[in-house]
Amino acid sequence: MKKLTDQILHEVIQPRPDNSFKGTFGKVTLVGGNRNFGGAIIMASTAAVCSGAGLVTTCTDQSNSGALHAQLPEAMFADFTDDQQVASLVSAATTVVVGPGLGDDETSLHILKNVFANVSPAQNLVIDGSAITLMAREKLSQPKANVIYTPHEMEWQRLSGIKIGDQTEEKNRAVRDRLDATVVLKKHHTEIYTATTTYQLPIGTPAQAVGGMGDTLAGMVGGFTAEFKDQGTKAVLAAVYAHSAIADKIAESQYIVLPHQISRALPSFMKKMEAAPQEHHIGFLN
Ligand SMILES: NC(=O)C1=CN([C@@H]2O[C@H](COP(=O)(O)OP(=O)(O)OC[C@H]3O[C@@H](n4cnc5c(N)ncnc54)[C@H](OP(=O)(O)O)[C@@H]3O)[C@@H](O)[C@H]2O)[C@@H](O)CC1
Ligand SMILES: Nc1ncnc2c1ncn2[C@@H]1O[C@H](COP(=O)(O)OP(=O)(O)O)[C@@H](O)[C@H]1O
Ligand SMILES: [Mg+2]
Repeated sequence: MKKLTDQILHEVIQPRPDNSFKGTFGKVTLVGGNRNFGGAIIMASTAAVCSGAGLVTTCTDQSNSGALHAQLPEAMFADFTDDQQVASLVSAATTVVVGPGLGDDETSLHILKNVFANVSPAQNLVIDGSAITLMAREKLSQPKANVIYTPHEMEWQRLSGIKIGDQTEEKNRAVRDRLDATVVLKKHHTEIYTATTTYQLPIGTPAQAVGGMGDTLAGMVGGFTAEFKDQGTKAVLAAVYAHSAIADKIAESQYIVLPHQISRALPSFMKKMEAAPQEHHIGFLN
């Protein structure tokens, strides 16, 4: 297993070109947050916005729209039961994030099927939380897209059929190969299975063991894969590394880390990590 280092941040987080606009940095559509789990999709959306995605739209239960706008005016809202609107927002996205707080009832399943029916192969699709549980329970086929799963160990057990105690690198990789997807297996020292390599995250803290921490990671993976779309899987690795690097820093002075604190720290953290700008050679001296 290859250990991730902070080098991945400097590789992926590039200075923004002067000649750019919000469209340059990708569109993220997030789908989730039923009446009970609105916080999950708001945390994921906050992470996507704070990662620097150009445009973020949140498809959620109508009852969450006021809280979403109050917390995060940068995000747009759509009702996740409006199939046509969700279909067009999914089709237009660089990255779709589905699952945080989606729930696992009939409505949740209907919404998930609508998302899967409208993604295309060139798009990134982050499948998290309830969407993983529903896929496993309902034996849904994985849609054709660049799929990134972000399961915790129980969600991975449901999806892969591998019991938590038996989740070895070899067994996990065999399932990854069958799925042909990137798998971010979240735990203390998260493992990331890409097409070619298994990475281990050597940082992170039990101060992160609070509800909403994974929802925040899903939103960051969404934001990074949209903003740094040319970097492919490296954008996923950078999001995973940044999430825990920020948490470690906050945990120096706090007993626990609140998920939204990671998101709020992202803009200044990313500024510190951005790669040095290319030197401009000025020709008038020679
Ligand atoms: N504020 C909000 O709106 C929030 C909304 N949320 C949303 O809730 C939805 C359900 O997600 P979920 O993760 O809470 O529940 P589920 O998938 O049933 O898994 C829990 C079961 O698995 C077991 N378990 C064993 N190992 C484990 C491990 N390593 N990591 C985690 N669990 C492990 C565990 O064992 P136990 O803790 O009981 O010992 C328990 O039996 C999802 O959409 C999510 O986005 C949450 O994000 C919270 C904040
Ligand atoms: N002991 C720990 N050490 C490091 N990271 C942890 C620890 N416990 C949990 N985490 C991190 O917290 C997140 C939990 O994800 P998840 O269980 O999906 O949370 P939620 O669904 O409540 O948002 C993952 O990123 C995981 O790696
Ligand atoms: Mg989760």
